[in-house]
Amino acid sequence: MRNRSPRFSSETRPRSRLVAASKFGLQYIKRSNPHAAITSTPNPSSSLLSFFLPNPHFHFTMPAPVAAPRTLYDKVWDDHVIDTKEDGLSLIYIDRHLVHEVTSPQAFESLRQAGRAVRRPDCTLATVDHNVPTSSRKNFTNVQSFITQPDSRAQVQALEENVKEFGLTYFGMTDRRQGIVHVIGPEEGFTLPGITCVCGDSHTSTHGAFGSLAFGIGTSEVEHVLATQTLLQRKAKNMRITVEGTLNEGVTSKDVVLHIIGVIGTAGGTGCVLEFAGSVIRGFSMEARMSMCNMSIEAGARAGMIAPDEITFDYLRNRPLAPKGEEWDRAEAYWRTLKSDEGAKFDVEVNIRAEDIIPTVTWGTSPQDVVPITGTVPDPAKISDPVTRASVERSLKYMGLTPGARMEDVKVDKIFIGSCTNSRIEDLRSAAKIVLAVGPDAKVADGVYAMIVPGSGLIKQHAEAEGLDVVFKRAGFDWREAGCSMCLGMNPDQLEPGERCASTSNRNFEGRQGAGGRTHLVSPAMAAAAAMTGKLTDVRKFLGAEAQRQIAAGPKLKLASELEFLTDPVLPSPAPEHRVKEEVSPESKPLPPIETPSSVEKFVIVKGIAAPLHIDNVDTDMIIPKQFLKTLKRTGLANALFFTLRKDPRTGEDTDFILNREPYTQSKILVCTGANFGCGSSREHAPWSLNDFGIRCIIAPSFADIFRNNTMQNGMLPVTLSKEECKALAEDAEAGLELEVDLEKQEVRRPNGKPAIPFTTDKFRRHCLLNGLDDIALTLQKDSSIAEFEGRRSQSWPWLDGLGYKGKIPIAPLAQRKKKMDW
Ligand SMILES: CC(C)[C@H](C(=O)O)[C@@H](O)C(=O)O
Ligand code: SF4
Repeated sequence: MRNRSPRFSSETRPRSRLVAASKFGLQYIKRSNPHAAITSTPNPSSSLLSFFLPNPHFHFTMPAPVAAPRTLYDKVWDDHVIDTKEDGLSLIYIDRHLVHEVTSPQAFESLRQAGRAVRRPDCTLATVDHNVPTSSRKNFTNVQSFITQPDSRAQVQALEENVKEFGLTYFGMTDRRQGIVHVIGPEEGFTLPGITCVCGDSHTSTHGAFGSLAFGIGTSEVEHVLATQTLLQRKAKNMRITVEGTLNEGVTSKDVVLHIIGVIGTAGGTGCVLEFAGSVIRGFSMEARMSMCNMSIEAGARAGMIAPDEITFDYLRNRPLAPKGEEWDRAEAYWRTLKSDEGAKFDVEVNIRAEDIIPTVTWGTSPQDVVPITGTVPDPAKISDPVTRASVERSLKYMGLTPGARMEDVKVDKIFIGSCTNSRIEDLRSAAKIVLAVGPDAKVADGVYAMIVPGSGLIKQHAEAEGLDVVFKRAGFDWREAGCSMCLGMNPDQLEPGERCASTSNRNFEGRQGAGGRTHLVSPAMAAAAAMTGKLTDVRKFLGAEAQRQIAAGPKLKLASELEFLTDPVLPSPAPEHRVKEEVSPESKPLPPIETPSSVEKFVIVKGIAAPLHIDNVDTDMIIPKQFLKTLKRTGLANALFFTLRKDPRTGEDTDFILNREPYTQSKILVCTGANFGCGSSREHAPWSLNDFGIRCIIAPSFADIFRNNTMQNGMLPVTLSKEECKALAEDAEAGLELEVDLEKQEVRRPNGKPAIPFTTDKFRRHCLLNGLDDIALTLQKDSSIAEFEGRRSQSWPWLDGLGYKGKIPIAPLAQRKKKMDW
């Protein structure tokens, strides 16, 4: 059992905690720290102007803009609403779609089966990142011979075939622009302020650094976006995190975001879009802002945003896919309006004092388990709550740490500098600076293996032009090719069981970097410091006058501009080879019935054995570890479910985990007493594996946003009940008694005549589940509204059409386009 409420050693506990519940159901916040005051204010309501479609279940209203003053999120949201259903569910337009090899194969396969095309290839960009080996590509001839792991190879090859078939722009392994999907989007200027941006990946939040609304989606939603360029979304709450003051020496944006997650917890932002504000954020570079927004997902938020400003515009100007000339001026004028208005209401406000932050490191297996580097490992004996205590004990056992030990005494085996959080040029410069500060003969500590994985091929070339690679290689670092690498180890870069790593990535979950591997999250400078000493180290030891002297005496590095490397001609998306079903335009033929049956299984009543689970923050890495993500199918994942809990890593034998015991091997329902179920990665493989095992309904006190969506896309029902109700149902489950979940009546019926427990579900989702309806079929009913929106969009924001290096892809006038959309 483990509990993931924020926990800290007495010395190191941030002086602010979340305690009270707001009327929005968020666990907030009364702080003892006067500098971390948190307020909770209601969102301004707005009236909806309705119009009705013939079908009673698909009522839409006109977009419902929030009355001024509005937040940045309100503005971007309002600008993308195509329609809003009367219960608040909106169809929003998606400007940018990034695609990678892990979460897209099943989506393309379904498009193929339905005979559907990709609606906006010009707004879609694909690359390979998770599976690619980071070994030298000097002798690369083709994927077939280069990627030796068959399932990794199959995913990369599947994407290569899909981009050809569907006519998508693709940065493959021979393209120097290939890299981590969240690095290449901004690098190319594909990511722009004011856009909506999605990807089948939870760290899509990164792109919010540009003032865009960017969030991760599951594979079913990837398919939805490919087919319709839209998503059905409910507006999230507004949460602002303001960081004011002066940062201490050695503190980077990574330390700031780790500190924030320590303060608000990994569920702190659930149901919210975060806006990062304050003088500290304003002073950050785009790279630093991206690291912050990247980890919004670790704070539980749907997205993180930062208002665009001169720093944003300077970063974007002259990027290959950014608007040029007059169009740039027009775009910039619009972008300048993208900031929260004076007096705009936030549902939740968090204030952080910059002076409270010192270089930060994680000690446990959740990103909220943070401690200043000067701190000690927490002592569970001092924790009164039994669940929290057990949880800390479990983490410490996994991490091999002794309570009270100084963080600075913790020895490391490996260093990983990379990932979509910290693999950009500035990150590499800051790590190199630490190496140089040690002196001309600096070497990685004995017995330590340190790897550097630039975020993209262009960053690698850029760093090489500045001489950073020489600094690293001379000190004994391994200088690799671009990819996700040991952030999650879907390629061969992994930790061995028991190995300890200082890592610049974003997740320290059990087994994340390799089964049994132990991860400490740190900034690039802290990772470099740990590489040089062989222990977690306070980076401030490598700053100061002596460090400056060493750096000045070291090799002269030249500062190069990214623009020198952004010179590849980008062509319009290639012509698709895909055969599309003959469809007739809505003008010439009445629409097919809205209630088009689909392959989604209906959910009406599910009765059966329920398995109890007493774990907080069940993450999707825990539900299904990375090695099972390399599939091209949605099925066959029953054995992968909770794999590391169900299998003994040494013997491979079944453990006594609940789902291995009778009668729970037959479970149809999972009752979790811990909050924030399904947090972390957007992998839809998590609900697929639950479904395959036979579990159709999960009951928990709260769910992570993406996971909740993903379950309902698969005909499964997430039921949110209070902790007490979950505990009561878990007791029934522990007694081996059956529960009955009735979606029609919205109640969970209990055995032995105990009163049923009522629950509520989103009206629209309930209707879809009861009838087995599929979102895409429903959205396609709105084709003419989507096309109209596209027409308005072309007029207002022409820079969003086309991939545009050599002039735009010609976008036909609306009437012709409708025809073209119907292929
Ligand atoms: C593979 C992908 C679904 C996943 C994510 O969503 O985050 C991965 O990038 C991760 O970091 O775990
Ligand atoms: S978090 Fe890691 S695995 Fe996920 S996209 Fe970023 S680099 Fe890749």
